[in-house]
Amino acid sequence: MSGTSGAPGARVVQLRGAGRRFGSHEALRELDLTIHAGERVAVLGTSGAGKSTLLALLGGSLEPTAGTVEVFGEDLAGLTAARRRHLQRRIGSVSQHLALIEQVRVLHNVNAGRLGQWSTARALASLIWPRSLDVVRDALDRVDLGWALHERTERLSGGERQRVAIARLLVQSPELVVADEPVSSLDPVRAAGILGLLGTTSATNASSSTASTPVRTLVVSLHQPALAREHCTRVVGLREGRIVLDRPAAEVQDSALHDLYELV
Ligand SMILES: Nc1ncnc2c1ncn2[C@@H]1O[C@H](COP(=O)(O)OP(=O)(O)OP(=O)(O)O)[C@@H](O)[C@H]1O
Repeated sequence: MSGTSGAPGARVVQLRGAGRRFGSHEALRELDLTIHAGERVAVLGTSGAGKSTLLALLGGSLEPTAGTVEVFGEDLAGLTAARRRHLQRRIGSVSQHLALIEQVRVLHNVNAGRLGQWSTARALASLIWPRSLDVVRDALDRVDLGWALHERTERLSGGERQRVAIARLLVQSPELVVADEPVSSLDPVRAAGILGLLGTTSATNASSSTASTPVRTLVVSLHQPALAREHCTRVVGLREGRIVLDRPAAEVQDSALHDLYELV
């Protein structure tokens, strides 16, 4: 298959019987899940339920040990290197570890969001003569870090670093955002603002979007159900590696959340 567009309503993610095992431990089992373009899906569940593992499967950093994971119509297993690079440009991931280079200035970490779009020569040259500083500055402004452009990344707080990773994602402007607890270190007001940014409708520019413009799809793991209900359109709840809740966010009752987090 040559892949699908991110046009509104198109199928972006398709898991069929997907599972992931670590040794004898089954972190995810028999997941069937379809996500369409424009959905904002919150993944909830207790610690160890499998949220990060699911997001790693969607972002392509981990392969399933059972079943299949398709993103934009392509089975992530067995892609050629070129197809994988092409697909990775459309997927923006933020992991819990953030994957920032600590010793360089913030602007270089943000610019790293564009590496997939640049040639190696251009990327290397950018380390000496940073390119597109206006784009970087704009992304940093949007996460309230405009002042940090020339700061060394290692000097920033945990929450500031988390926002640098979000700015890197904003310059990449991917169609699918896969974000693993992207607001865990942020105060409630900042957390709400960042989730609003991640869920911005268009993968390019909301003001210039048309029916054929790819819409952004968001899959985000959270530990705050209130944020999920406020900023997402759908809630998927995991328990011991299985999907036990899958509903429109507006229909998720407190009792369902209570059941999800109840310790067994
Ligand atoms: N690389 C790994 N090797 C072995 N076991 C792993 C590995 N990654 C995850 N696991 C196990 O898989 C299960 C699911 O882990 P995962 O990190 O996906 O949970 P989570 O819901 O994201 O938890 P948290 O909310 O604490 O981040 C856990 O039992 C975890 O110990």
